[in-house]
Amino acid sequence: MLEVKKLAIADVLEIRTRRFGDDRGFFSETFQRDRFIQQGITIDWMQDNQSYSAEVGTLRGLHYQDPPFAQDKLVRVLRGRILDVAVDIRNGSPTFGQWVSLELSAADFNQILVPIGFAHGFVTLEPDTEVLYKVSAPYSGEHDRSIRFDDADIGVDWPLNGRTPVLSAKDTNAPRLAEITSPFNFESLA
Ligand SMILES: Cc1cn([C@H]2C[C@H](O)[C@@H](COP(=O)(O)OP(=O)(O)O[C@H]3O[C@H](C)C(=O)[C@H](O)[C@H]3O)O2)c(=O)[nH]c1=O
Repeated sequence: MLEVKKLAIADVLEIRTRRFGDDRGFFSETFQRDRFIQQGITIDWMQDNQSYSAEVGTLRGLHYQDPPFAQDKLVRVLRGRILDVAVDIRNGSPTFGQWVSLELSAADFNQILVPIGFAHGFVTLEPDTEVLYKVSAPYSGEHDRSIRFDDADIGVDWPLNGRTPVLSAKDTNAPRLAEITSPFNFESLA
């Protein structure tokens, strides 16, 4: 069983897989290629990433990679809870510069699919949060791009609750959306 739900920006999806619970705990096929293909998700996933964030309010993003290393992402939380955010940066998109978010948690056992053409980030809502995600292209430092998490033109409502986010130097110094030229075109990605 694979449950797929479109979010407010329809190309971003929430995905749930079936959990088989018993008195030991549970089992789930968290990714099953043919089941994804049956739902029209024919992305060729080629790398798994895992990140651990110790503190609440650790914010990673907003990131994307330039073509030819642009990445689709399939994100889930192994332990803890995050607010995951996708920002539409497809030139010509009716929702260009708009964002959509989804809370992901180990407890809720949900996933988000963030397609190529979106900048991606998340903030942790619990300590010791571990995020596991599939990507459809390898990492390329030379093609790795960032946009300020707090870009007022995007206006992401990060649930920081007054906390100063824990950021990498890269994210602290990221440019605003208006300062970058997105390599993604809505028409060619649709
Ligand atoms: C992403 C990545 C990083 N690295 C190396 C490069 C750095 O030496 C170190 C930390 O990288 P970075 O600070 O970019 O990690 P995050 O801030 O978690 O970046 C990720 O955060 C947001 C949520 C994303 O969507 C991307 O997957 C990714 O950009 O790992 C690799 O070797 N391979 C990789 O695929």
